[in-house]
Amino acid sequence: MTSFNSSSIPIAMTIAGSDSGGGAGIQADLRTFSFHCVHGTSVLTCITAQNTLGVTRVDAMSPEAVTAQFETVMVDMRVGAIKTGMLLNQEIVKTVAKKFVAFGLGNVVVDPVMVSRTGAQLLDDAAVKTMKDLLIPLAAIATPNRYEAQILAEMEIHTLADMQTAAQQIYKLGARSVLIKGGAMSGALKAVDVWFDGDRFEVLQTEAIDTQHTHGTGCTLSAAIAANLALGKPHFQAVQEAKNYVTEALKYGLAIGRGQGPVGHFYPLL
Ligand SMILES: Nc1ncnc2c1ncn2[C@@H]1O[C@H](COP(=O)(O)OP(=O)(O)OP(=O)(O)O)[C@@H](O)[C@H]1O
Ligand SMILES: Cc1ncc(CO)c(N)n1
Repeated sequence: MTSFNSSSIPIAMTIAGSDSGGGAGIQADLRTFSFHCVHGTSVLTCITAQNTLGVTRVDAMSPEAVTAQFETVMVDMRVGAIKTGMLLNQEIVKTVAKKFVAFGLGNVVVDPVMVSRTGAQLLDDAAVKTMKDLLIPLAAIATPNRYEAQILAEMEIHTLADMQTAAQQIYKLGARSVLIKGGAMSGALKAVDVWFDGDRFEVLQTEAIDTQHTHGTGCTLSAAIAANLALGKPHFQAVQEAKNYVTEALKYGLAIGRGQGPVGHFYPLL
């Protein structure tokens, strides 16, 4: 029997929650890694009972379980990039930040998940300050959506100029670059994201897709960025290509369930 020489296959990790409906969280991240031909590893922080209509229950993993998953993978495999998603509580945010420091990790995408599109709280109030103080400063790229950026930057966001100011504010928290996602903006800004790396602003604009099947767009974007970093792409190129991937996947949104369906991660096969 021959075995595929896979020693050069890049490896990425997602540290996030499970979405039982399969649209967001770990499930979206692993599908996104596979699309990019990157081997996906996962550290589960919590289990959500969730479908296209919303979240009905959340069970947390213990910080010890998070640590064990992380360390067991890290001591064995060369993980090229990591994304964080739903971290749920202060203890888990602290645990993850501590491990990033201990392992000296640089290629980290922090998606500061706080609330779902359906309005469910995905991060405890107490954890927001810890996220700001401990985790955002470790991010190579932080990817807040409009509402998360408002909380992190302590300002309202209505215009492109507001998105740019918020990106500057979040950059000041210590992230090496910031991408503010525009999916929750209104009108012409719906498909516009703003990037800032301390030096330059970039405005990323793709066509706005008219669909209600947007569940997991944010998870998919940050996972695609991490996959591209694991593939060795420069940061801004990683972001640009990830945004294009989400746009294509949105064109093939899956009308499954009675609410907001997931994006079509495997669109070329449909
Ligand atoms: N209707 C749309 N058309 C095109 N691009 C979109 C649309 N909605 C969201 N996007 C893009 O999807 C990406 C994720 O942005 P969004 O603001 O939806 O993140 P999010 O709120 O974190 O997502 P989630 O629903 O997973 O919580 C961004 O690049 C954004 O521009
Ligand atoms: C598990 C999980 N992570 C992230 C999000 C944000 O979309 C969600 N709805 N569920």
